[in-house]
Amino acid sequence: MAVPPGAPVSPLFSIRETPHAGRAVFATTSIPEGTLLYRADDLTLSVLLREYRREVCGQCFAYEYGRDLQIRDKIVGFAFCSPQCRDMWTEEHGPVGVQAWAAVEKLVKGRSKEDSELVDSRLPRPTKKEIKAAWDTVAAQAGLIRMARQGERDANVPSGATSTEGVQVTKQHRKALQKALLQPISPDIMSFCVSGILWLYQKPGEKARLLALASDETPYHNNDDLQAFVRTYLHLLAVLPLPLMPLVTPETLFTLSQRDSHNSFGIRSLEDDGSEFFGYGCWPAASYFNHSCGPNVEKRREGRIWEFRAGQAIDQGEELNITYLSGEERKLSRGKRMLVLKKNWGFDCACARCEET
Ligand SMILES: C[S@@+](CC[C@H](N)C(=O)[O-])C[C@H]1O[C@@H](n2cnc3c(N)ncnc32)[C@H](O)[C@@H]1O
Repeated sequence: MAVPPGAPVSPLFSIRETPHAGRAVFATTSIPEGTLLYRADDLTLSVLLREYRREVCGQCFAYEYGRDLQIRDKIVGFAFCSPQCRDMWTEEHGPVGVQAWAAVEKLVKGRSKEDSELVDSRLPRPTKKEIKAAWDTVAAQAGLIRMARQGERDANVPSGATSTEGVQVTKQHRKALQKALLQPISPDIMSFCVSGILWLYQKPGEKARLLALASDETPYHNNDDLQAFVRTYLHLLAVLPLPLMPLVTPETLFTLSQRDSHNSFGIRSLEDDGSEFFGYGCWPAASYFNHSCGPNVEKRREGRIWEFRAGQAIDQGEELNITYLSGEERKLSRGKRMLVLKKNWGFDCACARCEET
């Protein structure tokens, strides 16, 4: 098969279709234990959970056992482990990115944390039809907000009405915007959306890397999750800088969730078996390794890079697998592992270890 855009390329392995688990990575030669297989440095979107924002570096995800980091930028709401990381973050985000995070921080600050802490896995996932209906419900309000924002282009907004491309910006438009801002805020969902939108804005040519990834038709955990995304859409329409507006669409946000659902990696503490969960991110090149409950590849995060090494000697033709389970989850029984994988990743594990037992 042709190499999908963004897929890892190496003399040690190639990507092939499998009968039941989509595409996977296969050794093209025998590989000694410990061999470095790949380094994925192509972080696209990432979320640093709000509760860790003071302790984890916004650029390299460094963590000092819960101590607050020295360098805090209260305007954008991130902390950094060094001036270099802060400068790199600022450069990578550019003026529009900095403006976007500042707008979000201003909105979130002072509001209570409204992200739901626990996802009740017994609640059903919204169907494709329900997802479409939820986005359709806010289409009219979104149109009004968009128009209100267009009016901002006119520097001298008179108190009555502003003309934007032949349409009058009225009280009704501004009211729609104010109403959206009063809705409950989900800071972590907002971070997810902003991070994805900024990545698409800064690297439009790389969208294909994201689109090539395995996609989830029903990516929302439950109806509350879906509603939080829909509200976040309106919040972002109301506050993001104008150059980003063309990317603030239900299509963009849905595409980001679809790819995130089956591909994001947790960003965890590097010591203590990764017990602290700081957030998550999507590295397309890292997303072609399938899961096994008895993996032959070990993955390790070094800053913003994922390293993959052969955890044992691997024969030519063998599938290269990592584990999608966290430290504690790996010790579970087959049945419980199956449930975790189904709940978090949506698949029935077909790995050799599960098939054997
Ligand atoms: C990160 S992607 C891995 C690459 C993917 N197979 C593809 O074609 O893009 C994760 C998805 O691969 C599939 N997958 C990975 N490991 C699997 C396994 N052990 N059993 C069944 N499906 C698996 C599931 O559909 C899962 O949501």
